[in-house]
Amino acid sequence: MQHFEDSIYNLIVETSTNLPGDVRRAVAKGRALEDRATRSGLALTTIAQNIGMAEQQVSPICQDTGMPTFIIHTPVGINQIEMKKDIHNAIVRATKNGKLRPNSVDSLTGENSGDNLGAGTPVIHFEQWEEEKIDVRLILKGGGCENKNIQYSLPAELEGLGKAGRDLDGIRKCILHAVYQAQGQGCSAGFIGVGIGGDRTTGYELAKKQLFRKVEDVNPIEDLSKLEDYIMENANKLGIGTMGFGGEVSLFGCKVGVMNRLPASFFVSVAYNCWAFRRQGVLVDPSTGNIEDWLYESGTGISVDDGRDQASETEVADTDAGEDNAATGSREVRLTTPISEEDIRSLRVGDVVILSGEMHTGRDALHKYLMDHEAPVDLNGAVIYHCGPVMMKDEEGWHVKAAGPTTSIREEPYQGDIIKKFGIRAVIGKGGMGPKTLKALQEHGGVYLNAIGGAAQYYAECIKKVNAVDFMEFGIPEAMWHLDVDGFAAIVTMDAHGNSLHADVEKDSAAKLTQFKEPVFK
Ligand SMILES: O=C(O)C[C@H](O)C(=O)O
Ligand code: SF4
Repeated sequence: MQHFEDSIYNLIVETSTNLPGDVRRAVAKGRALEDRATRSGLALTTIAQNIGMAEQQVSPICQDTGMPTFIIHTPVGINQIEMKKDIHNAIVRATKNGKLRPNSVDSLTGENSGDNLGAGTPVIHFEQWEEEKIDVRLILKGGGCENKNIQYSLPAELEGLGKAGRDLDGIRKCILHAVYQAQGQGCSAGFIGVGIGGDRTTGYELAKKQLFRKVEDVNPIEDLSKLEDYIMENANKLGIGTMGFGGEVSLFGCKVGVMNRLPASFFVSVAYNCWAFRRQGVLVDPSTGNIEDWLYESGTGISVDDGRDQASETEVADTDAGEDNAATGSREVRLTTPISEEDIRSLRVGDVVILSGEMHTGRDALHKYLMDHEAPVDLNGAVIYHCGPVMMKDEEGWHVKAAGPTTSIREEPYQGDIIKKFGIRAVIGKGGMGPKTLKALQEHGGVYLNAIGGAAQYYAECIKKVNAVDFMEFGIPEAMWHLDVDGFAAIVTMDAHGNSLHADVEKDSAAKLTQFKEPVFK
């Protein structure tokens, strides 16, 4: 299998950079349902643009290239140990070339292995089959959406939905609740895989396996096919919208699988995947290791456009160009760092801020550190970006390869204190933050800016220069990168006046969830 390593390398690159055809069509379908001038509509336009940029530049669609997970079927007699070595080599090469972010972190020491290898990374499931070819499937599922996976043990009492019993209707309630609880934090609109039955481990495995189904397939089990259709018809009524901005589209896909369970257990496991639904597969010739076929339709040539005419394109372009948006009542405000308290206090939820100047990345390790240490740079009036970029170094220095936001809520225990301690004026991330941060924004004079999750190429292009880096010992994603940006756009979703779009959308969707309380499948 001389060429197997190259084949796996090509599979990784394709998966990370080119969103498959069926996924693109689902995004396009969602776009068609959303008014373009709304926050969700504009976010979808950015997402569509990002998908095109990633393909063109052969760079990661999202900076979080996830936990590389392979499901492999081999003919009897193939040496799986050799295959594993080739996969590891391909992973290391893809990481070196900026197609994967170094994502394997020692859970006790926090050390990043730097090459995506380590205990439990990558995940490789082998199975034998009586076919002649090797079937290799790969999913790159990021950490933010992984955190929104959820497992229910039935019977249960579900918030807003009441009793969920051990039947199809109970399962229906779990799935709707799963979409609701994810809000925008897993970069909605998402795709969900559901596993009914099994134990806690195999239930989740089954849920993840559903993500390997094609978006447009039809479930062969009639009851489950009906359930999938029902969820697709109704989940959008929750009003969560793109990135949790509120809107018409909250779910792009739903696939449900079933397996037997123990008499005492009834698990419904839900794997939530963000819109950046990166999975591909190849059929490999076992004698040469060459790719014979791709298992999912390529995204190349498949438009993420919503089919609306050119005229409405121009309207959006005009909105982008800086006029105030009549549909959302928001303004567009250009700010340069460091930012004054007065400028920040003049912002309101819904305003679009276009930033220029220096910003500093900081995520989990940095926030913990800053609680009881000084910062290496002056953060007065500064902007902190919750971001773990993909970076590459050459003779000229560091280059940003992908740099979208990470889920901010993880910093909730620290953020308010850090804003006050260092005089920070704006925090950029995604998914919003909680009451502690909101209070600090109000007291100190700060805003939370929501960037579009997964739009890693779109934001990388706004970063003009890497000024410096601190804390490389935290690993590339966790280091504090000092970045010069120009035209970096994000939406104010929490302001200095106590307003939070996230709190509003969550409350509103909680109310909408109750409409699904009555039994549907009897
Ligand atoms: O780790 C990241 O960069 C992002 C993560 O996938 C997230 O969604 O929070
Ligand atoms: S940042 Fe968003 S798009 Fe990227 S992996 Fe996380 S959830 Fe997915």
